[in-house]
Parts: sequence; structure tokens; C-alpha cells
Amino acid sequence: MQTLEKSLYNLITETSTNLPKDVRRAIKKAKEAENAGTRAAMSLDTISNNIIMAEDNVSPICQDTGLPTFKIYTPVGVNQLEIKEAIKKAIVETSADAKLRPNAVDSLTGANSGNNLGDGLPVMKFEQWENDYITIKLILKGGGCENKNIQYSLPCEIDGLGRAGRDLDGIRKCILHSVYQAQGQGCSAGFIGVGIGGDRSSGYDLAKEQLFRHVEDTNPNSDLAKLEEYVVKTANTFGIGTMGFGGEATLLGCKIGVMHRIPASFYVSVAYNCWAYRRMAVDINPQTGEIINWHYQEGEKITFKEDEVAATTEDTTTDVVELTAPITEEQIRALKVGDVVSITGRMYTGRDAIHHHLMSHDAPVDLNGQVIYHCGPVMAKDAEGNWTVKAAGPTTSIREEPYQGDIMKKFGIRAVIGKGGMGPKTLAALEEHGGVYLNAIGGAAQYYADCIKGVDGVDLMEFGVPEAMWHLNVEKFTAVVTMDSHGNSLHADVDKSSLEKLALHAERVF
Ligand SMILES: O=C(O)C[C@H](O)C(=O)O
Ligand code: SF4
Repeated sequence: MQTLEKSLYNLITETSTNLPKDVRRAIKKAKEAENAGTRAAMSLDTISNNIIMAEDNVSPICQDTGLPTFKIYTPVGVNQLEIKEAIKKAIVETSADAKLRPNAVDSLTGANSGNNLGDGLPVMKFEQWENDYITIKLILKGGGCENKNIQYSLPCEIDGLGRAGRDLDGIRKCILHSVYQAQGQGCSAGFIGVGIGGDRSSGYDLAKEQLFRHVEDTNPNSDLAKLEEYVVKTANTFGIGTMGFGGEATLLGCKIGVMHRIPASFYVSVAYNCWAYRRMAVDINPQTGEIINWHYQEGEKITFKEDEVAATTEDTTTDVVELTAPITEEQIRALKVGDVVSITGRMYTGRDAIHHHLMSHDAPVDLNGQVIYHCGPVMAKDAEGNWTVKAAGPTTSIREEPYQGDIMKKFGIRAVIGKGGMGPKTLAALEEHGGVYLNAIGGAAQYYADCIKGVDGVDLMEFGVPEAMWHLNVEKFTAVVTMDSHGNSLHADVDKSSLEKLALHAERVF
């Protein structure tokens, strides 16, 4: 049993820190499709640097280590309860070692269990099979991309594409729309798993099951193989691009599964996965608990090392605005969409719980002229009780849309950093108050952790590690202005132009 626990520890660590070979190759292809010097190309450079850093540091690729979901296949006679116990122990150990962020939150009280165990967590699905070995698959799918999952009930009306009927062409319209509606918020360029048929829950299960397929495989159903190819090709004409910055690479993979349905229901369920597509699988000897085989090991392993050199030389051509908090209104008004800023000094993390709290409470620190970072980091405490940041990329900002403008005005905050952009309410507040929205690269948690030179304090720890307000001391934290104080939003522009591109595909194809 001890050996099984160790094998599971390795599986979880590997999944969180070392992106599989097929996913790396897809990212490399995306990089090659972008034009040098564009925002998309720079973002992909950051992403690939981050992939290397995570592997070298054996630390999470992204700070959101998601909802651990295990799919376990066992020979007849293997004790599944023992496997469950071993999984739970390995989850606790990897959480303690900062390979996973404490992500299990009581839905009613908001309390974080601190060790990733909770009611229904981790998710474990068992199946028996005739093979004489155990296979354990694991996916760590983060919350931002999970929030972009979507389910269609056919027939329906779809934005830009019109009526989607109960046939292959209706399915095609749903899938194209699913990519459009995700924009950059699920950390594009992403991968989608699609489930056709079933009911609402089995449809999503089938969609998620597709995410365990190999990126480069071919669907055995020739109609679906054609549809998969069509979707990837067409979605990449939408111009959403990496992080929604615009660009050539929007979708890196599409895998479609089908099951029967009942006459009255026809669901198309789409599971959207970010570029940080962390899934792995191992075969295990049921007698010893040892790993006998790792999956997804075929083909070349991209290390991105050569590209790294190219990226550094190109970066020097971009003008960078240096900022240190407290920032004045005048400095903010001088910024416009497209500017790259580099922040040195203090910033405070604040995400869902903090924004909700600040609406009706005073801030624990003076936020006048300060920078708020939408981030829920992975933290570790050393022997002396000092905190260090293990992973710290941005979270999806749109969740703070109901609060952000009011909070900025109430406390005098000048800049917020996050990813995926914000909506019209925040844009109006930025203009009125003199604020700016800065987009960091989602998932680049090692890259940003490296810019954080120290943790100067923490408030509101009762909200749990990801939701607390961390006082960070940063050096050269780089982000792009995507919403400025003059009413401009790159996100609104990309949304509008991608909807126009989507609408070009209303005619029947299948
Ligand atoms: O929870 C997080 O840190 C990020 C989340 O995965 C997101 O994409 O918003
Ligand atoms: S921040 Fe982005 S990369 Fe990380 S889990 Fe969320 S969607 Fe995925």
C-alpha cells in the first residue's frame, strides 16, 4: 500500500508540474503560427518559459491545480476502497508539499479544508476491466476554463449562427459557438472535449472523457474525425488568440465523443480546457503498487529551450512603462491599450472573497494608488514560519465585474491585474476614476512567482490561502494594458470581431 501511495504521489506531482509531450507539441505549433513581435507571440513565449520553469522547479505549472479527477480501471478482484484511501493520502501529501493548491472549499461556509479533501473531493470514478493491471488517469482542470464549459440543448438559436438543428450541422454550430463564447477567459489557446447525446450529466462526463484522448489521435468515427478537423481549422480563423489578445492560435485540439440519447433530449456538452492541459495516466502493478508504464510518452519532447533565446532578443524592441505603487491618476491616464507595463514594488492580491468583503468593510491596508492582483497563489511556509510563493498566475477577472468599479472608486485603487478582461461596468469606472486594467498571462504561475521577491504580510487569512490578501513585493512584473481610462477595451474589440468571423459560418457544412 505504501508503494501505491508513492506511485500516486508521483502521478499527481508529474501531472501538476510537467506538461505532457503531446500538449507541448501543440503549443509549439501554435508558436510557429504566430508572427514574431505580436502580443500573441510574446504570450506564447511566456507560456513556454513557464512550462520549462515548472518542470525545473517541480512546481505547479498553474497555481490553480483544479479539481483533481481520477478515472481508475481495475482488474476484477482488486480492492477499490484501498485505492481510494491511497489516493486521499497522496492528495494530502502533495498538497502539503505545495504540488497542489488547497482548493477544496465548503460551498456553504466558504471554509477551505486546507488539504484538498472534502465532500465529493477528489473526484474518483472506478471501472472494472479484464486487463491484469490497474490504470489510473488524472486530470487537473482549473476553475477558469471549467467556467467556460457550455451545454446546448438542440434545437436552439445560436448567436451569429442562427438555428442549430438536431443533426451534425447543428452540432457543428454549437461547437464553434463554444469556442467563441470562451474568448480568452479559459486561458486560450485551449483544447475542447465534446460529448454528443446522453443527459445533462453523462453528456458532460463524455465531454471530459474526451480530454483524456491523445491530442494527435484520429477519431475512429469518420464523420466525427472530419468535424474535429473542421472545428480546429475554423476556430483558428476567429482571431481570439492566446489569452484573447488576438492572433492565429485560438484552439489547439477538439475531441468529440458520441452516445445515445432519449427522444426528447439532444445535448451537446463542451468541456473547455486551458492551454495548461494537465492530464496524465499510469499503469500500476496490482500486486506491488508500482508504476509499470506512463501514458502520453510517445514522440518528441519539446523543451522550448532554443525558442527562449529568440524570445529574449525580440523582447528588447518593446517599449515598457515602469510603474511603482502608489501610482498617480496622471500616470494612469497616460496609459493606453497595447502598452506594456512593468511593475516594481508592492501589490496586493484580491479575488472573489476579498472583493465581496470590501464592498461592505474597510480595507485592512491603505489601497490609495495601489495595485490589486487577481490571484490565488500556491504558498509554502518554511521552518521559520515565513511564507514563500510557489505559483502565482492571474485568475479570471470577469468574476469581479459586479464589484470592481465600486471598489476601485471607494479605495482609490489605480490598477487591477488579472486575465480575460472585464466588462462595461468596470470600463466605465476606469474612465470615470482614472484606472487601468492590466492583463497578465493566465497559467504562467512560475513566471510570475519568479517576479515576486518577498511576501510582506497577509490579511484576511480566514478566507483561506487562495482568497487571502497577500502583500507581495514584486520586481519587473510585466503585464499589458487591455482596458484603459479612455474607454478602450481590447476584449470588447476582440469579442466583436470574433463574433463577425463566427457569423461567416452560418451556412450548412455537414
Ligand atoms: O483559481 C485560479 O487561480 C484561476 C482560475 O483557474 C481561473 O482561470 O480563473
Ligand atoms: S488560470 Fe488559466 S491556465 Fe490556470 S487553471 Fe485557470 S484557466 Fe487554466
